[in-house]
Amino acid sequence: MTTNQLISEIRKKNSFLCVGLDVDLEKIPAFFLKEEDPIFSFNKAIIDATHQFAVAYKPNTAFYEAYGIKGWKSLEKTINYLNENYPEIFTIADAKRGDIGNTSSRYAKAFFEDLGFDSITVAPYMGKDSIEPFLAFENKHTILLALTSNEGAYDFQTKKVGEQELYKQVLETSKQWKNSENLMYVVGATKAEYFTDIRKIIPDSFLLVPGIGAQGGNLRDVCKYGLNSNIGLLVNSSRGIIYASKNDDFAEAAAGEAKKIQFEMKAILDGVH
Ligand SMILES: O=C(O)c1cc(=O)[nH]c(=O)n1[C@@H]1O[C@H](COP(=O)(O)O)[C@@H](O)[C@H]1O
Repeated sequence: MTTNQLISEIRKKNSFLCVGLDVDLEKIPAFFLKEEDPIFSFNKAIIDATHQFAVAYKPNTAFYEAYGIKGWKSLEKTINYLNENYPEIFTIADAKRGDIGNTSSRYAKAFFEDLGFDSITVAPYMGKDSIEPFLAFENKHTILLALTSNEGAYDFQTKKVGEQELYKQVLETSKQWKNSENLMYVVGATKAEYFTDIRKIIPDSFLLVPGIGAQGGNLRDVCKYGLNSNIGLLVNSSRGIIYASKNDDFAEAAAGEAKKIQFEMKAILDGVH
């Protein structure tokens, strides 16, 4: 998917919501456990119930890898279901990969070609040659961890190396990589006070913003400092949406939660534009 297609979908739906598909068999309604593929059946129900309020879905691969080959099959069925039924939806493989170039090119092939995701999250620690193999794919997007939502972000990311904080160096340096127009960045919703500085370095890039909902980040603060003229944000909630109810009404509850966020997003967009 091109960035322009993503922007036009955001404008059409008045939503920049990403639903995180972080499925845990201990948290989904018990009746799914009798099904042949409980994870896929749950995802299908969540996607069908929430798709009109969301522009992106983000399965975190950890939740699939945890169940071995069965989990990987559920992931494959989920991405195929999205691509076949909702091709306008932007898909994110939250895999946080990155390795020497030769290996990264295999990761890129696995997620972009074999599974057919629009994007993947990657870690910047190994530098340019570990990321450029992902960037080489046309109309695919590489989402670099910049300033993450967790406490550990303060261990390295906000520390100064020389004159500048490490996360700022990640932003500045990555802009010089080949095909850097295919980059997006992860910035945690719990770090809203950093968005102004981040936007000075990357005014036009899309930011994937996890951390609202279960982690306590605030949508309005994120938007106040993070929105740009193309909106430029994808705000993710996983547990807050998919586990809105543990009962038979789980899909309606998820839709209700997604709708609530989308409604707030529309109000924010109406106020800005
Ligand atoms: O890359 C991510 O998506 C990510 C980066 C980050 O800084 N913080 C973060 O929470 N995430 C992911 O975003 C999702 C957040 O889930 P909830 O806290 O349940 O909404 C999980 O899949 C995390 O792995």
